[in-house]
Amino acid sequence: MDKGWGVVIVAAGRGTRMGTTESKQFLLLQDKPVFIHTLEVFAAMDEVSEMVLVTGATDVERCQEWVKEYRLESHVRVIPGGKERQHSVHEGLKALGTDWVLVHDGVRPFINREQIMGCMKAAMSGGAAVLAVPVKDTIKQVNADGIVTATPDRSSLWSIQTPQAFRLSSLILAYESADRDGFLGTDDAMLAERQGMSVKVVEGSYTNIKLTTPEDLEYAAFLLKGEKKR
Ligand SMILES: Nc1ccn([C@@H]2O[C@H](COP(=O)(O)OP(=O)(O)OP(=O)(O)O)[C@@H](O)[C@H]2O)c(=O)n1
Ligand SMILES: C[C@](O)(CO)[C@H](O)COP(=O)(O)O
Repeated sequence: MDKGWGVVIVAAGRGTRMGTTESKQFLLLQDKPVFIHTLEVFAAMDEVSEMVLVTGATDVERCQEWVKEYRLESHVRVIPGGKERQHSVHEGLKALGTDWVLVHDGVRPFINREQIMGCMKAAMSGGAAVLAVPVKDTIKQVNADGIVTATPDRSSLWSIQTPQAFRLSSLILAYESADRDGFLGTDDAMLAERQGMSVKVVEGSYTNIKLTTPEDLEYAAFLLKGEKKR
């Protein structure tokens, strides 16, 4: 029997680049914590059978409270994460019992059902998929002295987002291998790629931003206002 889709939402970071006292995943957007906006999108999907929220060890309790407050407790389990994003994702993967998994940043609240479905479908036909958008700027490689060393062809460059979708057993093997080799990646697909897996890029949306630095909060407030009007 197909055990369906599980989701790992990672929200165990400190948000150093955001620079706020409160971690960015707990900041309020229209009176609701950022990570709750994110959880609600996945919780509304019948295709999702399990969901794990990975947060800081000292934040587990208050996240459970929030999850209850927003009536998500039948959808979400809250577990503690690790030092780096990769460690947090790994904890989430181990907690799932599904055939497939979507990994998503808790601080990407503007994801929507259509994009998630696109990613799931591509993974089911090819094994692994990530959402992404073509880069708009010219990208340059620059050395330690601030001198340009290369200008890669922009037509092949994509800015990678989440969700990222995989067969759960394959991604767990990739995570175990990275662990053994002491390899630390900046996304989940990197770990799959080093196992030789083919990862399909699915075009997403420029509004699926990751809240990273303070100006992202202003843009997020602007985007939310637009959503309410629709
Ligand atoms: N040990 C960590 C580090 C990051 N994350 C999560 O991974 C996502 C993307 O990471 P990033 O934007 O880098 O978040 P932070 O690590 O919190 O930010 P910073 O690098 O600025 O400290 C976030 O949802 C973050 O909470 C996590 O679950 N566990
Ligand atoms: C996974 C990710 O969202 C892809 O853009 C990203 O790598 C998360 O963390 P980062 O620290 O901003 O690289």
